[in-house]
Amino acid sequence: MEKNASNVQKKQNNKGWFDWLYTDIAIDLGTANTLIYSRGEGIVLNEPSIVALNMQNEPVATGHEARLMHEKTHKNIRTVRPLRDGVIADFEVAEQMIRGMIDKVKMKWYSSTRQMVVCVPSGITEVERRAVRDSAEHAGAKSVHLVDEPMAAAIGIGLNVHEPIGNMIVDVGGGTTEIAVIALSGIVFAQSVRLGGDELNDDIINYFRRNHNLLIGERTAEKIKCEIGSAAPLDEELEMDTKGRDLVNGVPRTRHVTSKDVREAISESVNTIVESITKSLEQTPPELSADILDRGILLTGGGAKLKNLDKLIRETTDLPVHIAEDPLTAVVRGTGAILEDLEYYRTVIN
Ligand SMILES: Nc1ncnc2c1ncn2[C@@H]1O[C@H](COP(=O)(O)OP(=O)(O)OP(=O)(O)O)[C@@H](O)[C@H]1O
Repeated sequence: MEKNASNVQKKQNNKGWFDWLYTDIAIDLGTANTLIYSRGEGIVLNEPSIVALNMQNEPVATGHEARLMHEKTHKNIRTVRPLRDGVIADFEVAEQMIRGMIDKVKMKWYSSTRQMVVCVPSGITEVERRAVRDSAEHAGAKSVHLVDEPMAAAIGIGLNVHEPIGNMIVDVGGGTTEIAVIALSGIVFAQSVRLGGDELNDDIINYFRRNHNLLIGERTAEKIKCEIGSAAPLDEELEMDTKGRDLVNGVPRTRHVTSKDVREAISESVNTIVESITKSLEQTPPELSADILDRGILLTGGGAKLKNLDKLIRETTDLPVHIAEDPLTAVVRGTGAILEDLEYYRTVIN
């Protein structure tokens, strides 16, 4: 077990009065969700990565409140998701979002952010890294450290990343799927596929449009995916009713949908994720392959919750596949553990 898991608890109990003047935070700035870990506190925020702006482009809501407005706005308000495919697509709004989220978790009005650890997809360019760093600095951080998402996920699920043992992490997020083999505090091999849960939602929207002449929104697609979506056949198939707008006569309609329909809708994207994993296995050095054979593949990220995704990967690769405990928070827990002991983790941050 990673030594830091117990350290985090110990340090949480050791918060001195001086620390209240500052907020040191770790952020999992995700395409779908942003999570913040505060030093000595643990996870203090977990909200959708979305901002509602007025006509003057000033934020009127961030996170949960903005999500409630999404796809229900009028001409004076628009909602923006500033991240696409795991990277910042709209810098200005991203900064406003980070600032808004930090404001929500500040303990005291006068506290300022001293250290900030932010995780980023392993495949992003130097320019994209710079953009994240700049946004974090503009949002008030005095010192910014970046960590690759799969590394943070590995630490978050309690692996000792310093060991000379290979671990394969697959983090299926909203915008990206990160596949990485980690050993000796470094990423031996990484592939970042710009495809995640958002794409599956789009697949479901397109499926309804093509096959049922029904227009459904992003939130409805997400609900369908989470409730009855699956990567491989279920022991007991599921079904539900869904509402949308009939594309032929323009009126609201209810349609019945089964888990088999949804599986068909998302199958191409799911297969692309699984193929990327098999390709990554082919490129893993043999000694590390042996470790992966023993330890299996570790699934994290919200996409790991897609029913039977683990089963499909297991059947395709013939390897053990484990879903991390609470996969949606693995990355921020790891980023938080790094924040709690920057010295111990100095080799994994930059
Ligand atoms: N039960 C579920 N079944 C299927 N997908 C789910 C489930 N729960 C959450 N998800 C999906 O997980 C994704 C969000 O995961 P996560 O918060 O790890 O991503 P992120 O960190 O925001 O994205 P990225 O890492 O790509 O920037 C969303 O696409 C969401 O729809």
